[in-house]
Amino acid sequence: MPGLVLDDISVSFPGLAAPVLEIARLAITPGEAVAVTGPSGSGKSTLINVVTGLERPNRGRVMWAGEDLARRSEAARDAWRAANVGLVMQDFHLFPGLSAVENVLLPARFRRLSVDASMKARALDLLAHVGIARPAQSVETLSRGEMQRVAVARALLKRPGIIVADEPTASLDAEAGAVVGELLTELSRKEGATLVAVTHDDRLVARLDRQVRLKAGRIVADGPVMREGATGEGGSPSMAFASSDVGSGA
Ligand SMILES: Nc1ncnc2c1ncn2[C@@H]1O[C@H](COP(=O)(O)OP(=O)(O)OP(=O)(O)O)[C@@H](O)[C@H]1O
Repeated sequence: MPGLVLDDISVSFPGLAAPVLEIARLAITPGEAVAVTGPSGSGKSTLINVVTGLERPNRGRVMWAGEDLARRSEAARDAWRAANVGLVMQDFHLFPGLSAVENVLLPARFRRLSVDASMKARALDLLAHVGIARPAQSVETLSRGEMQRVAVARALLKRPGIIVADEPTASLDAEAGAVVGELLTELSRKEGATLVAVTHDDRLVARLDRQVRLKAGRIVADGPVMREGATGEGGSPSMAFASSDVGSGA
């Protein structure tokens, strides 16, 4: 479970007057579960792209366990991501025509062509854990909540040290979203993975350790999520929201 330090990060795109992401410093400790929140266009996906190595910042360091991801080539970042990051996306990214268990095993097949019996057993264990009773069922016949549970199992297959989730509950109804949020956080903790989740879902935020809020590409609030009252019916989670890390840091 690696920790992350972002140091003096800036991401700009041609034609835009201001950088879409500017972070002086953000440190995430190994095993921490962090919610990234903020309005549309505030830079959440850009941040996720930077921390997973999909995007290289124009400036700054992306230190995972002391190694700067931003210095690596695209191929090296892709290899690092495949080995270290489990991804859960809003729209599942499952392959229709394949069963639930084949979808869980697919990234492993992409990487090494053959899948051994222990990996198959782990895939089936994970599917059982997330409540998929029929692992041979075609994914396109699953409910949306079940689809996302398959995606959670897939993200965990290789025991990644880092789980990154981009709006994992946004396309689910409240009940399915609650189940997925619980499984995602519980399994990440159980496996000892560091979890970074972009979300607008208060109930998911309430399950995490810390909330980092972005606005116009900058961190405007960063603090622990208070567990007390977080599971109350109908209410928003209560949060201790320190305004640390605020400012340009220039
Ligand atoms: N490749 C790109 N080229 C130009 N502008 C981009 C590019 N990618 C992102 N942007 C801009 O960067 C800003 C931040 O985008 P980003 O997708 O990170 O925001 P977000 O907080 O994830 O938004 P949402 O919640 O709507 O998904 C937006 O103004 C967006 O238009």
